[in-house]
Parts: sequence; C-alpha cells; structure tokens
Amino acid sequence: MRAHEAGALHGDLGNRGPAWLRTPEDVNALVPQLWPRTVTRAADGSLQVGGVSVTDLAADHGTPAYFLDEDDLRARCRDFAAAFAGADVYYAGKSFLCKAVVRVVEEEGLFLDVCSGGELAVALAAGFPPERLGFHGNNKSVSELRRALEAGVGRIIVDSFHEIDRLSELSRELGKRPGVLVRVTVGVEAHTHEFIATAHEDQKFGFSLAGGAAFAACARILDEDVLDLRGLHSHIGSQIFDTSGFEVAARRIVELQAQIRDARGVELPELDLGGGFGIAYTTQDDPSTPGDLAKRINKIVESECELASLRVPHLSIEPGRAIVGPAVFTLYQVGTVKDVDGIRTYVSVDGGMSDNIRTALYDASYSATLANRSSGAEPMLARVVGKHCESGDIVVKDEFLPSDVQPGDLVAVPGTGAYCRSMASNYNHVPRPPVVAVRDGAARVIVRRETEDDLLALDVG
Ligand SMILES: Cc1ncc(COP(=O)(O)O)c(C=O)c1O
Ligand SMILES: N[C@@H](CCCC[NH3+])C(=O)O
Repeated sequence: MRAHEAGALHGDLGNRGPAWLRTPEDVNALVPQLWPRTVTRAADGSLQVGGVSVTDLAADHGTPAYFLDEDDLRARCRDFAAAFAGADVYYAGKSFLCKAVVRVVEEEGLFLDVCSGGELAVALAAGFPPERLGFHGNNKSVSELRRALEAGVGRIIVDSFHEIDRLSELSRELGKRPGVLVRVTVGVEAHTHEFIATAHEDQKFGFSLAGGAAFAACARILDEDVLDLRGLHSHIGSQIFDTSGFEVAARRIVELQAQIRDARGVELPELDLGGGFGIAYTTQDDPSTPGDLAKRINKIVESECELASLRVPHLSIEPGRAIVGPAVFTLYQVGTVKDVDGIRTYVSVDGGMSDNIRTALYDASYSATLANRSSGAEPMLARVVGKHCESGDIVVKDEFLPSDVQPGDLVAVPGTGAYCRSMASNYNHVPRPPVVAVRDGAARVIVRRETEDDLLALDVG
C-alpha cells in the first residue's frame, strides 16, 4: 500500500504516515529481516557490520557510502545454490555488479547473468568463466553479440526476430554455434510495480506466447540450425512475493515445450524461470526463503512436465535482488532536520535520489535507523530526504527515528544492495558513493567514490 493511499493520520504524533507503520516499542531495535546478518548494535549503541563500527567506517570512507556485508552476500549465494541444487543459479548482475562481486559469485559456484556490453566487460575483466555467463537484452547490438560470441558466452537469451537474424549471421561468420534460450512472454500480470513487471503482453521483452511469436521463434531457430536451441526462458518481473505468478509462468512455458515436442519432435533440455524474488524493505515484507521457493518451483515444473509427458528440463533461475539487496546498507550523515509545522519532519541526508532512485521511480518503501548511537528519545515519524534539487528526492518516505536526531548523526538505510548503486546517477553533479565490503573486522573499498575530477574528466568542452 502506498502512503498517500493509506492516508492515515498518526494521532499520537500528528504526522502523516502509512496505516501499517506502527510506533516502535524500541526505536533502536533492528528488525532482523531488514539487515545484513552481521549487523548488530554495539555496546555504545552504534551499528557495526562485520565487526566494524559504522562510526569508524564513516570516518575512514566518508558518507554517503554503501557497505556490503560480505559474509551475508556469500551466505545468500550459498543458500540459493543449496536450495536449487541441480539447477543453475545465475546471479543477475544488473542488480549490482563490480569485479569483487563477480569473484564472490564465481567462488560460490553461481552462474552470472549480464545484459549489456558493459556488464559483460566487468564479468570478463574479473575472469568469470564465459561458459557460465548468460547474456540478456531486448536490443543487443551487433558489436555486443560479436563480443559475446568471441568470448564464448554460455547462453544467449534471444529476445526478437531481428536478434535471431543478427546472431545467426554473426555465428556463421565466426563459425560458432552458441547455446540460446528463447525469452517467452507468458502473459502473467505479476503483482509488483508496473515498471518492473515483465511478462504481461504489452511490453518490450520477449516473444509472445499467446500470439504465437514464441513458437515461431523456436521454429525459425530449429529450421536454420545455426544456433543451438537449448530451451525457453521466462522472467515475470521483480520484487515478487506471490509465487503463483511463477507457477502460471511454469505451466504455460511447459505447455509450449510440449507444443514444440509435438510439432518438431524436439524436447528442449533446459528451462530458465528468471529472477524476481522479493526481499524485505520494511516490516511489511515477508519474503520466502530460497528453500521454500525451490520447493514450490521444482514441484510445479515436475508436475507440469509429468502432465505433458516431458522429461523435466534442466532448470535455471536468475535472482539478483534476493542475493545482493539485503547484504548492503547505505550510510548517510544528517545535515538538517526541519519540522514543517504539523505536517512532517524532514531529515536531510548527504545523498539522495542519485544513490537511490527507487523511491522516486517506483514509489518504493525503505526503512532507516539512527546508526551512530542509540537514543532514549521518543520515536518521531520522519521523512528522510536527499540533497538534490527536486522535491521528489526522497530516500525513505516514512520512518520512525528518535526525536533527538540531529545534524552530524548517521542514518543507515538497509536493503540497498540491489538497483541502488547500479542505477545511481550524477544528478546535480553529485559524485556517486563508494561500495565498501566489510568482513571479519576489515573493510575494503571495492568501488571507489567518484570524485569531482572524475566528473570533470568527462567534460571535455
Ligand atoms: C531477465 C531478468 N532476469 C533476472 C532479473 C533479476 O531480477 P531480480 O533482481 O528481481 O531477481 C531481471 C530483472 O528484473 C531480469 O530482467
Ligand atoms: N530496477 C528495478 C528492477 C528491474 C530489474 C531488471 N529487470 C528495481 O529497482 O526494482
């Protein structure tokens, strides 16, 4: 539910907030599902991650900054790999990609999904085995496809007839026979924000199942026999909690597998059901564990295959957010606190929509906590905003912070590992924050802070 829909007034505080948001009994308490697993409040009240206090991290690395709990990230990779044992788990690099994360993904035995020449370049620069890469995109350029073929990318997920033609021509030219999946639009209305739903009919991704394009794409690939058609792919959207969407997708896509078998005598050996598994951004979100997801997804694929008398294909999934999202928090410093009489208290921090566009773009909800100390002050409903020239520059729409929050305090926002640094911008020429990995009492910068010199270096006029 969105704050403006809820329209509830918190009588005790006279502030406007969503109906679900309750005054916390202890404003210093950390809600476990929101935080990376090594985050705790130390005896002095400050947060610590990987055994390092955020006050030290802020002193050493500045704010705003993204802090990655490396143990948490690795544990999430392992949880998915163990739950989906026997399947290929592709980490969706669009959620956040840098060489250090590529190495973690490789060390933890995952595959990697990239969706642009740039992401491919990061993966290759980090030495990721190309055969474990999947290459996505609805408009891959000829040069991106050429690079993917030359590098030996394991799977190319084709998304249009133009791409099939382009890739076939390049494959002939280079003497390659790449493994491909056909991305199918299964016609599912995923329960998520409209901008991040990807399997309803009216949108740019994939080949329509209902309209027959998906079957025609497979038929064309099989007829031409230049590309090695390994299977079908479906991705229904992102930040999804209700697994019924995956079930409908699996059912429809298995029906298409059966149709291809009946018409062409070919049982496609692979099936990729994409990513999109939701994470907790607030106390309202209750995500499934990888184990639960695996159980439900395997069950539906197996039962649908049995119904269609198909062998169960080799399964892949592509989680991004669910792996990196909860492993990171953003640390900001408070610059001003403004009580707009009787309406709202605005806590301004030193970042904003340039390091987290999701609130403005998707009306996303986040949580926050005072990070450099605990406080005995009464909870106060606040809006955490950034420093940009835009009134929609909101980081956390509604959150209870201690009422003595003041300039110089640190505020931490959890759940910012996915689609925050990767979608960051230089709006207002604000340099993008660093990403710092913390583990076993030590912090290391894995993406350095951008500088004004970096920005000016591009300005060659
Ligand atoms: C094809 C594909 N796979 C995987 C993902 C990863 O999604 P998420 O980060 O929600 O798991 C996306 C993004 O929505 C996607 O478009
Ligand atoms: N960028 C989106 C998700 C889209 C993922 C890619 N298809 C988000 O922040 O939630």
